[in-house]
Amino acid sequence: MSPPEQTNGVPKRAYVTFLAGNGDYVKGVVGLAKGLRKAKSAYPLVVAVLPDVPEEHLQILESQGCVVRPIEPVYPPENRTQFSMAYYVINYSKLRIWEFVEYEKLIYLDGDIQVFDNIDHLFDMPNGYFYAVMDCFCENTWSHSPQFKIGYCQQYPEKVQWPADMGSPPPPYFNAGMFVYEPGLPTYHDLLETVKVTPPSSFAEQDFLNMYFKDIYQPIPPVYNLVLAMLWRHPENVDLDRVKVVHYCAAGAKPWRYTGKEDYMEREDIKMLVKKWWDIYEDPSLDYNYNDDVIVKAENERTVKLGPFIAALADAGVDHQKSAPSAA
Ligand SMILES: O=c1ccn([C@@H]2O[C@H](COP(=O)(O)OP(=O)(O)O)[C@@H](O)[C@H]2O)c(=O)[nH]1
Ligand SMILES: OC[C@H]1O[C@H](O[C@@H]2[C@@H](O)[C@H](O)[C@@H](O)[C@H](O)[C@@H]2O)[C@H](O)[C@@H](O)[C@H]1O
Ligand SMILES: [Mn+2]
Repeated sequence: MSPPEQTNGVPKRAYVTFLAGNGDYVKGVVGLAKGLRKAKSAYPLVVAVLPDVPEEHLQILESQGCVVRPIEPVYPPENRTQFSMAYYVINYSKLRIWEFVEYEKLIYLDGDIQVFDNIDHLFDMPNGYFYAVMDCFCENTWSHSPQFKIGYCQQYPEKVQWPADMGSPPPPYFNAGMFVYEPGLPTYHDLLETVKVTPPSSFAEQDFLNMYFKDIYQPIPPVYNLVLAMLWRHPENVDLDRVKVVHYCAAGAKPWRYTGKEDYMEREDIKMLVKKWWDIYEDPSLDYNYNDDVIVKAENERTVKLGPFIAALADAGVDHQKSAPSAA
């Protein structure tokens, strides 16, 4: 794989997400592509797709301007581990994105994430680190962990002191739904070799990435990856007006299959965030090839194509053909 090609000296950057299966996560990725467009991101969205993603979904992604990159699965060693969610085993395949060395720096985003404000500035952070937002240990998904058992959470470490007889408190732990990283073949090959000898654990590749990058992990503010549980577990750490990225990872929160039935899903803030996601997903003007010309009937029944501004005038009943008074 060639080193990052310089486009007139500018290092290549992109957003990247991961798509597996023939189910409805493709809607999440389409929503993400449209959200990045609405946020006027300067960079493309690359989608790493497993072989089980159907051709029809690949075409949908390409029609939304995504760069589709087929990848092979990555499996953890055989083990009797109970993943927090059985399907997490496929999430190890995310590790293939370290092979995307045609880019110098990438921002990974889960398909159940939406970007509501431009975050391109994150690409300008110093190289050599792994940037991600700290996770929360308070959901039942963590009930297996010592942190959960003693009520300790890194989001509020003063609440329950880490007992001295349990050694040192866990190092900062990130949510792997969003991170800023630099691909590279040496790291990529070392990741794959290390997976082979690392016993799987509840949060699959998220646990693995936290272990692997613990020496260069740099926490970034939660506005860059709002793990929804923070809204009811640590509301004091969340200012929704400032949140730029929302991660719909709580049970029942995936907007494209939202029913409102699961715990916390009837909250007004959750309903507002799900609607915000749908508003983008259903907005035709955010489609990649949206043709914003408007066909209007001219007086003599000819149809003419107008740009959006002139179309707005037409909508407002202003006849653009009557020349405006000359500015001179
Ligand atoms: O059937 C699946 C499950 C997961 N994913 C991808 O893997 C990511 C991680 O899974 P998920 O977001 O469901 O985990 P959570 O953040 O909810 O724990 C998703 O966002 C998708 O990008 C997918 O494409 N198909
Ligand atoms: O495969 C493991 C997954 O682990 C993470 O999700 C979890 C984690 O955030 C917990 O802290 C929450 O309690 C839980 O709801 C949430 O699903 C990542 O979002 C996802 O991308 C992926 O790495
Ligand atoms: Mn997710």
